[in-house]
Amino acid sequence: MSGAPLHGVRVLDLSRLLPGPVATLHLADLGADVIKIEDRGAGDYARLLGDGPGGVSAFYRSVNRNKRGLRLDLKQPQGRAAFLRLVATADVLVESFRPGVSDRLGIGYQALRAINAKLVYCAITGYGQNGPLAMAAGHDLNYIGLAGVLDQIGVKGGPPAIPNLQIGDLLGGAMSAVMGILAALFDAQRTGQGRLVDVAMSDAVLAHNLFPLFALHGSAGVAERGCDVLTGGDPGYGVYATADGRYMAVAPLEKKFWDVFCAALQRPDWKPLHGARGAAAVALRREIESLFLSRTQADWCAFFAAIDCCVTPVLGVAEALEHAQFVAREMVVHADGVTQYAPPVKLSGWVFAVERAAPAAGEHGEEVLLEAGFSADEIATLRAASVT
Ligand SMILES: CC(C)(COP(=O)(O)OP(=O)(O)OC[C@H]1O[C@@H](n2cnc3c(N)ncnc32)[C@H](O)[C@@H]1OP(=O)(O)O)[C@@H](O)C(=O)NCCC(=O)NCCSC(=O)C(=O)O
Repeated sequence: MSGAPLHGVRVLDLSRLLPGPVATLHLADLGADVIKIEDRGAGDYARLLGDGPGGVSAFYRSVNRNKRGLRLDLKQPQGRAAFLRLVATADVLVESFRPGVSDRLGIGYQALRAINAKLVYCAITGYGQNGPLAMAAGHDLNYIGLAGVLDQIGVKGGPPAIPNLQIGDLLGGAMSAVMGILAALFDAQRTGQGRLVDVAMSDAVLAHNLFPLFALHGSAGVAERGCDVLTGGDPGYGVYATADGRYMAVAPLEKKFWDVFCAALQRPDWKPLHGARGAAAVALRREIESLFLSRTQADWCAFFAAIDCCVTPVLGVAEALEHAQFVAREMVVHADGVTQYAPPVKLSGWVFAVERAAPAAGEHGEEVLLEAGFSADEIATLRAASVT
């Protein structure tokens, strides 16, 4: 990958499911040499078998592109020994086991640090390495529920709504892991010392639950679900149905955009209602609702196309990929037989590419071990013992 910013960074990836593999996807896309290490049993490759070409799911193919694959049974002493040799060649290790699992395997941070002081060791968990829930199993819904985030999602009077985007796993877990890893890598270059990066998905979502957290100490307190300015309490920030059963995202939040919105709709009487609350907000919302129901989504898109007041369509997934904006940003990538998406950042001097299809489990085992200095005989011995 020419100009890839993480070229030369080697990552050993023991992580599974979603958060860790997406964190290492970002590192791999940015040019790091990510080696996905699966156990001999139901690794991600086997777990995520599915609907794509060759039976491997589009999910597995997208999330593991640009990585290499190695199988290693870490429960066998030879497997652990081989892994420790690889650690000596690595810059970063990512795992997403419960606390204590890697120590039981003999590959915990302290053990690896003794081999490679510069190693950045990132452990992604639901609740972190300490605290009463540290050992508990969990998924995204548990993390956002516990952190006070889920309680705020949904409409007034309704139950908490499950977001379709895994806020804890991806924005909390994967992105925080990337942040911690890059910070520790930067520091390791200066000091020669790596760090343990302890990412708890529940911490990460709690830390970003900013509006409710700030409101907690304000005079008004935390708003009821669906009633805060950005959760449905402000008619100038809401989702409105259209004549064809679609929706528009209407967000002229600031006064200047609200004024443009009102002028475009020829409703000067709405102008003084900017930021309306209570009964005035309810009445205004009803008026906006009935206005938006008078035209189709396509009509409203055409109407607002040249008006700069933060009104856009609510699109389906497939429609979003075809929207001129994302086409212009080259966010859609067709590779390895599936539709994929580009990384969330673009850096000058680097053009993202899918250089490698996602590996089959262990696909690059021999290549990776040879590079790390294993002889052909050693690799044959590991194979014979079903370690790799
Ligand atoms: C997801 C989990 C609940 C799954 O729990 P478990 O299936 O019980 O896995 P554990 O992590 O506890 O243990 C992993 C076991 O695999 C073994 N193991 C792992 N790698 C290897 C290799 N290479 N060789 C041999 N054995 C291995 C390891 O020794 C452990 O076995 P033993 O030593 O014998 O125990 C947990 O991993 C976890 O809490 N992880 C952190 C948070 C997380 O990732 N949450 C899911 C987010 S994704 C999500 O929300 C979603 O997809 O939905």
